[in-house]
Amino acid sequence: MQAVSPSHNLYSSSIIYPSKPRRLNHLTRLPIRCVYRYDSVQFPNGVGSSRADWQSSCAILSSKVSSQDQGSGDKSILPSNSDHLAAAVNGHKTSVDLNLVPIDKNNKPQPPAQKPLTITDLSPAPMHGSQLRVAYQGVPGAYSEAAAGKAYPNCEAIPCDQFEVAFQAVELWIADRAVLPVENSLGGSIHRNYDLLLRHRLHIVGEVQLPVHHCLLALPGVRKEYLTRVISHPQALSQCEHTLTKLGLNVTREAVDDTAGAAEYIAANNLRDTAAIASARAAELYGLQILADGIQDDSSNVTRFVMLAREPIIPRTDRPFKTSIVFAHDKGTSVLFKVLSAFAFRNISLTKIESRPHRNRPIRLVDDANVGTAKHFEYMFYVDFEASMADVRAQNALAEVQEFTSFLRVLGSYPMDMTPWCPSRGDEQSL
Ligand SMILES: O=C(O)C(=O)C[C@]1(C(=O)O)C=C[C@@H](O)C=C1
Repeated sequence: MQAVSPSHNLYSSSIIYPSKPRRLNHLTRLPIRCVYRYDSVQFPNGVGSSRADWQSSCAILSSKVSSQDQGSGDKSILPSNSDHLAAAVNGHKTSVDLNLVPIDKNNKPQPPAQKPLTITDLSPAPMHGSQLRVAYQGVPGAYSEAAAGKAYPNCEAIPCDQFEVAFQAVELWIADRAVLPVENSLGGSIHRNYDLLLRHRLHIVGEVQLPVHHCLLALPGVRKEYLTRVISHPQALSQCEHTLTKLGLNVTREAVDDTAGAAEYIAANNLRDTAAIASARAAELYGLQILADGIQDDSSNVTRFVMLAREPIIPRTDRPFKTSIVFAHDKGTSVLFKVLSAFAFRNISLTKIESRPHRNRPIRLVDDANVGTAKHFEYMFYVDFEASMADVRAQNALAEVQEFTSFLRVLGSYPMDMTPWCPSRGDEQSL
């Protein structure tokens, strides 16, 4: 990979790195310094208070992520506590039996030692000095990194190679927050993250909307005519689809994990026939030139990210809040109208509705002796609505929704991003 000087580029961002950030992946062993740092952390349920517990929790990052059932049949409408933290990730227990009861020398179980609360037990995250550690998917220069900086100025951004690793980094206390894209104004929903929100027990504690301004990047000296391939994150490729065609490039399009990773790959492999779609900051970081600027199909291209934490925030009514829920019903889409009317009757606006396959029970068979068997697809429905869980209207609406559903979970109630509209840099397109 082409050498990149860490000093020439990092100052432009409000994100502070301790040194060149190391990307977390499933094979990542926790650096020793982190093991020491967490030695004193008390996990809920007394879990992970020893180094051995912590290391075994971290070892989960070394195992391949395995998929797990959607939902747990949880019918609670209040955000649940993260009492499973470190005890299990994706339902898989750590190698330590965390339910072990101490046994005395006469073989009698001992009651767990009561430890008085200290002031540090009461202080909120972060637990790592003053700097908040924020996990994101991608490498430095990715839009997710910029979103982390917008959500938490001066945070320490932690790159992760997959969305799921960012979830796990928070669950395992490696990070305090994760910032993940959920939808883009051109490309639509990032379905993977909807599925992961359900599979994991993190809480949505905020949202940020980031104007996304794409550039076409190549090695210095490369001209558009030399290009045979354009690589980027699938969302970025789809956001630039028409513009790429208009540019008249005779190229194949290939998907990679993230936009900045595409730029890094070109630099690392000295690829003179390949361009990346990524940010201007990625060009700077990986020593690429900008062949075309503002190549997104719509200049007001925006991606919405959510911030995730182990604990929910306390909902308020003194500023605009949004609440995100997910629900399902045995009778599938037939209850959808009733559920949505619970909001309509209370004048609560919905800002987003998304459906995903119900992985536990993807098909419902309905037999009709005369005609045959209908096969209905089953869904999980995700709804965002404009009200705080502290608002009685929202509480009543959810009480009603609960009657119509077999599964309901509040993913979070959080302040809406109300930052003034700031279109993507240079609405003018310099193609
Ligand atoms: O690849 C990146 O830079 C990302 O941060 C990911 C991502 C996405 O998943 O949608 C984020 C914002 C842009 O919409 C394009 C890509």
